Amino acid sequence: MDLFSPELIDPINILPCDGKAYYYGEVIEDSLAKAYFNTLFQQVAWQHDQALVYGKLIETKRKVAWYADLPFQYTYSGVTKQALPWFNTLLEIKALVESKTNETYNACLLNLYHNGEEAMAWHSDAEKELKENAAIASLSLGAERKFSFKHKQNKQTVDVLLKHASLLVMQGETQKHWLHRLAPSKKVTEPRINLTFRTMMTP
Ligand SMILES: O=C(O)CCC(=O)C(=O)O
Ligand SMILES: [Fe+2]
Repeated sequence: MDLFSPELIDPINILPCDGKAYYYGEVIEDSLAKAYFNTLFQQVAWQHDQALVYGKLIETKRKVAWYADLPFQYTYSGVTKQALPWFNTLLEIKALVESKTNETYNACLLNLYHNGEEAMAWHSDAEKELKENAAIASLSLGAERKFSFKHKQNKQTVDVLLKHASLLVMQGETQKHWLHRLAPSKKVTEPRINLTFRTMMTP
């Protein structure tokens, strides 16, 4: 069995207009995906995320880490972060995601949600450091969580359950026209790691 193609489904665009979001389903065989989860859980330099809210620095329960081809700085929610250099497991996952999506990426933002109470509010990934309309590839490991899109003008929503070992790729004008979020859920008690591979503008 090909460890990287357990399901072999054609990716499906789940957005009706104004952008493309391809859901590939499971792209990594379960035992390898679990091994990746454990390695990342232990080896990533997790830190609580910080944000400026009405001029006050707050910390989230959710943890984050940012890795990239050096040297990148990235500013979001009013706080500037410095990227760390890649390590082997991350490079392996990056290569897999690049081959699945036929794109290249030079940065990865990782999120660790300890349980369903930790989530991410409505936003779009359109910071000025990100290359406009470049693909953003999101790999999920661990607990299954609901991910939603909301159209900025007509407020239409689209939900997708992000399974363990699954891949979702946002492309084209998705960030311009749609918000997305990871919904909170009281039912989810297990942790989830999400990796979003991105393309930063070269400084
Ligand atoms: O955890 C997720 O699936 C979403 C993460 C996300 O939207 C982001 O990091 O910008
Ligand atoms: Fe996002």
